[in-house]
Amino acid sequence: RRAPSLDRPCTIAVEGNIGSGKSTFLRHIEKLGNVTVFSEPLEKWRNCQGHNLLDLLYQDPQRYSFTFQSYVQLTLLQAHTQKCSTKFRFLERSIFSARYCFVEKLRRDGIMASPEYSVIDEWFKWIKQEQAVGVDLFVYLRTDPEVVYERILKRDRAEERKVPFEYIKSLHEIHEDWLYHKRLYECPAPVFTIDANVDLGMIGDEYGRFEDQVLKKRVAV
Ligand SMILES: Cc1cc2cn([C@H]3C[C@H](O)[C@@H](CO)O3)c(=O)nc2[nH]1
Repeated sequence: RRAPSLDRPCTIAVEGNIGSGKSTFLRHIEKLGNVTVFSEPLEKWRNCQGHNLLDLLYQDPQRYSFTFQSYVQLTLLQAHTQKCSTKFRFLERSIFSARYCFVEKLRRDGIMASPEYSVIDEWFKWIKQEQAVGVDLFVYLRTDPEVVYERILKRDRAEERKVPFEYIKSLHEIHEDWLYHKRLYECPAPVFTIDANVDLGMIGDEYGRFEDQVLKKRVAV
């Protein structure tokens, strides 16, 4: 376990399906103080020089998934490399889930064309090699597709109204393969899994387990 060193804060990436409770988890963590939280830059994705790329993605995935994922990769690179003065830094998702979960899914379904996939992958490989995008721990908010699908419908984000259950289910499988079964691509850091199926109001003691076993220990280290 790498202790937080001065050159880069201890970086914890919170991963999970759409609607798995990442923002709720991060709001809870933020209350602890002395941590920096980088939430998903949704507002950037909704307004890139006036274009709502998230809406375009769901309106016409074939045409815009490369555009969207290419901008996601830039905005996450910005988050990973942004200066921060606290010992701990939490990211909502990471450049790794961008490539290994979302881009993977779009490629598998033939939504992203092969030449586009290759260009994104070449960017990803260079960034991983040349930039300080290291993650020291993944927190995997593990859920069932049915549970998160209900939450997505309830949350009712305009752009996500047309997301089919099938999409959520296969994103779930990819997260499982990558972070739980560890049989899809490299998993570049240890994974702390939280059962995020529980009602988000009740998830407190799951967070408590995380704080005891991770945050306190790291402070000790
Ligand atoms: C890293 C990464 C995050 C991310 C989010 N999304 C979508 C899923 C949700 O509908 C919305 C906010 O997470 O953006 C995506 O399509 N590709 C992504 N890649």
